[in-house]
Amino acid sequence: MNRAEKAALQLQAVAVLRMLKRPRTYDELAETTGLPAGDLNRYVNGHVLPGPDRAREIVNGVGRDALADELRSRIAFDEEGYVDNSAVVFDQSFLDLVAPVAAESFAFETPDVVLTAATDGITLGAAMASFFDARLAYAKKSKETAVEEFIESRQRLASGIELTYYLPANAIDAGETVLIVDDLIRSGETQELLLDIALQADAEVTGVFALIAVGEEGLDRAREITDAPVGALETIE
Ligand SMILES: O=P(O)(O)OC[C@H]1O[C@H](OP(=O)(O)OP(=O)(O)O)[C@H](O)[C@@H]1O
Repeated sequence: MNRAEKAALQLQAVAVLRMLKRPRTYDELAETTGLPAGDLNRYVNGHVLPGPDRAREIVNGVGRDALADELRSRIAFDEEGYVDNSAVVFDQSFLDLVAPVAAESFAFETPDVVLTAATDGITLGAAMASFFDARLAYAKKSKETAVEEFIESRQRLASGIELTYYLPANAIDAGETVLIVDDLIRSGETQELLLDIALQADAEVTGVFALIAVGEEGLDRAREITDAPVGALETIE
């Protein structure tokens, strides 16, 4: 890790602690993190930064668990089992916290491009792209008017409906590395289409990440297509 990366990690740890502190006293935060309340007070108030090792433990350990809990508390299911995750995908600051935790937890390499699917994947994609200092590309279910060339991927879904995603052909160059992200994986059909788009672009997939997996089916489907790490912050049955 160079100095700038260390500093970024230390600031991420502080951001995680500030999120955790909001509903807690310092004693409660000490209990949650296992760190002394006095140190936590200094970190949260910005007087001292946690050392790089401690920062990594905060981001990887308590940070991941806390974000997964927070994620779960923010999503709602309707009576047919559909997920309302607006309280997550509309909150860019929350997603900005998820990005370093996801990168650390799944050891994703820094990609050239973060690829997602419109609409709900876009804010997570933006957070991940910003964290990695990578470009963001999102495939859409319709063609952009002024774009002439597209990579397109189509499949007939289990429901019988045909789904096509379009990506402007110049969004990914051959040989570039691509991290595929989305807010939700359920059947894995969307991930399969995104993986196909990356393949058609002659790109190398470095990972697949979702905030929420509903069951294991979608994750397993992605694992059949790529050897890169595939994971979700939270899996819900
Ligand atoms: O694993 P799957 O079964 O493919 O489901 C996951 C996809 O479903 C949702 O998008 P949706 O198609 O509802 O489009 P939206 O983002 O425009 O709402 C979600 O944002 C994922 O992209």
